[in-house]
Amino acid sequence: RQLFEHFVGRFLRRHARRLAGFMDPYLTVTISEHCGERMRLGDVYDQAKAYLSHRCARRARSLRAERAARDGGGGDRFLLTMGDGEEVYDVFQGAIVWWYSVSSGGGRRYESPWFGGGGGVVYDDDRRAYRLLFHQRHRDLVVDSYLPHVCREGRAIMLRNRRRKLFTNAGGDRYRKSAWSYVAFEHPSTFDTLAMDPAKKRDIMDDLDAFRNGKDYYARIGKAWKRGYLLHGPPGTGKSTMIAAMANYLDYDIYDVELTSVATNTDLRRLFIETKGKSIIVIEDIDCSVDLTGKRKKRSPLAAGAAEPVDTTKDENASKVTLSGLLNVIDGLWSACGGERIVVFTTNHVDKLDPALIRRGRMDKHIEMSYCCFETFKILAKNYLAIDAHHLFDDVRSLLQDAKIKITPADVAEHLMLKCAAADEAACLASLVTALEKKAKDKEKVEETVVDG
Ligand SMILES: Nc1ncnc2c1ncn2[C@@H]1O[C@H](COP(=O)(O)OP(=O)(O)OP(=O)(O)O)[C@@H](O)[C@H]1O
Ligand SMILES: [Mg+2]
Repeated sequence: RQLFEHFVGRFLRRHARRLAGFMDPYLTVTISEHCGERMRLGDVYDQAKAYLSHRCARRARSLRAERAARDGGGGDRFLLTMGDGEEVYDVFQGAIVWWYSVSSGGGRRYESPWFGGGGGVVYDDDRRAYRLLFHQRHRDLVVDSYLPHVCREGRAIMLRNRRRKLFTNAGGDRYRKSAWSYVAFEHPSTFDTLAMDPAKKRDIMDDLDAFRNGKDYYARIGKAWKRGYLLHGPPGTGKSTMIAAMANYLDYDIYDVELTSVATNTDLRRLFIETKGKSIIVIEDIDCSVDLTGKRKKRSPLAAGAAEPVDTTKDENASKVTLSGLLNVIDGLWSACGGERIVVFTTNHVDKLDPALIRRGRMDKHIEMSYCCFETFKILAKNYLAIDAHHLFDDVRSLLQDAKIKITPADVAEHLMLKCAAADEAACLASLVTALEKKAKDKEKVEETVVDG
């Protein structure tokens, strides 16, 4: 009886499925929230979710509310998506398809320790999925056209709604799944508020536009879609401010790489692989991060002729990232992963850098951020005091242009800031002129000493 049940049961099940195929001509495709392959399908789930919330959520009766990403988590706008068990239909090129929101309902909860994940927020570990149902005669249409259309539209909606992020690799530990953690990127700097020579600024903006729109061009010339910028100049001349302005202009995320927290070249490669497209990867103060002088290995103390053996134990936690490791990730075979990325290095001492690091192709555009000129001052005056002209402008012009006094935009900005309610533009400008005159006197004194000497 057991054998009979086994064989007959199997026979019936197999044929019942076939029979159902004849009688039920509908097919389903499931898109899960989580999947094994490094979350690749997870991207499709997010895109489908964005698409459905935009196109079909109005037809659903039960909805899930999420904080709209643009509002930075603190706003009062909501994004409504389909609730569990909900069903909506969509029409594509005359074909009707149905979407179902399903949940495995495991309901496991855990605390997220990473601030990137929400800082101690309790997460619900339900497995969610969207199930797409369609008639089998639309199979080719759905697979070849409809699903790519959903992904494309979803991606565009996500880009429009996304909250930009500032990622950091610092302060992590080895239990973390991702090498990066993030906070919302909210720097207000723009190219309008950035004070620099207008022609130079226009040139940079054109360069960024050409990069952003250059996907086909880069493919045609056989180059990875990435571009390197080297920002160099004295402290307080606006290098970090420029990076924020670039990110705001392009609507990109920022990955701020803290090289001293990267243990090895392999970790550095992993960091770069985990960055996404439409992002700016920044390494600030590249000359002082780690020893990138070009020596791959330190000479042994004995070979160097040292009398005393050097204690190397204290160096154990130091970063072992080498110049060649860095060169490989920014311009090697791995650099093409992800696409549409800008790499920015900043330094106060461009002459200290290895020429291999900053050659064209790695750092394609070198931008010098310099001391304040009169044009720069006028932009700062417009930003800080909302004025285009003032009788003290002539004094500032003669000190900056004729006497060639060096002052950083950061110092000028400090003088122009209204620090109390009683302060007005005349007081700010007078304070700046006094500071410039003092610098002029100091400069004269130094020149006299040199002549006397
Ligand atoms: N070109 C500029 N335009 C507008 N504001 C500027 C500019 N340069 C400096 N500032 C102001 O000065 C402050 C310091 O500038 P920033 O941090 O960009 O300098 P930096 O060049 O990155 O300096 P460091 O080399 O020390 O990192 C900023 O907060 C900004 O308000
Ligand atoms: Mg800086």
